[in-house]
Amino acid sequence: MLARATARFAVRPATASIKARTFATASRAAASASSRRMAMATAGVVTASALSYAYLQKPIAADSKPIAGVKGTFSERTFIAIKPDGVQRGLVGKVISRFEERGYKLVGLKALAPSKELAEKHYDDLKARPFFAGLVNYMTSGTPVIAMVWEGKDVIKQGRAMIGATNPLESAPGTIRGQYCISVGRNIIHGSDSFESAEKEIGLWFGKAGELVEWTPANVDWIQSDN
Ligand SMILES: Nc1ncnc2c1ncn2[C@@H]1O[C@H](COP(=O)(O)OP(=O)(O)OP(=O)(O)O)[C@@H](O)[C@H]1O
Repeated sequence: MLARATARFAVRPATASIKARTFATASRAAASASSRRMAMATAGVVTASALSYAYLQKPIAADSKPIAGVKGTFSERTFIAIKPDGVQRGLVGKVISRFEERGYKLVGLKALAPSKELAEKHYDDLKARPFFAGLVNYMTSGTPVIAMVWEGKDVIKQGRAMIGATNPLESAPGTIRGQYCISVGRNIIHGSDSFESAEKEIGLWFGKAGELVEWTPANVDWIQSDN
């Protein structure tokens, strides 16, 4: 895609000079001025494009950074998973939009049908609860889970607030669970509840090197600033 875009910009000066020649009969001086203006405009387009592509051309594996970023900074990260019921109900795009529109940055994303071992490790702290076996069955139904890592200021706490209470009937209207579900056993989404949980869960679901990507959104200055 980048190659095609570059080619498109490369032919613009030629197109500009053909257009300038077409209008030269009216006034050679006017055509020359017009040609100069078009050349300048073309140079502007190429420069602007080169600037925005600079963000896209340098993906950096984010593994050198602490896995959950640095707590309390713009690099803080959380683990968010759309559970199988959220996937079956076609709510993936809506959930992703909420985080994107809030200004958070997606640095990891994959669909996977988790193994029993992964689901049990993820919910390890609940293994004594009566609903544990049902919870693991639900998570390992074969329908994928959409596993994500989101990054940004206070993303762990804000992510939980956006998700709403564990029991959707107690979730505030407008939260994800408050808007899309009515049952604690089918509450469509998970979010890390602390920095320590984020570290554990990102490591569990995105533990292989190169699975997270560090990148800079082109609109970063319009989203992040303490002025
Ligand atoms: N009483 C219950 N009956 C059935 N399932 C439950 C019950 N309580 C919790 N669960 C399931 O176990 C998951 C984990 O429970 P937990 O208490 O850790 O809540 P949570 O942190 O809000 O949820 P999650 O960890 O999925 O984000 C819940 O999201 C829900 O799917």
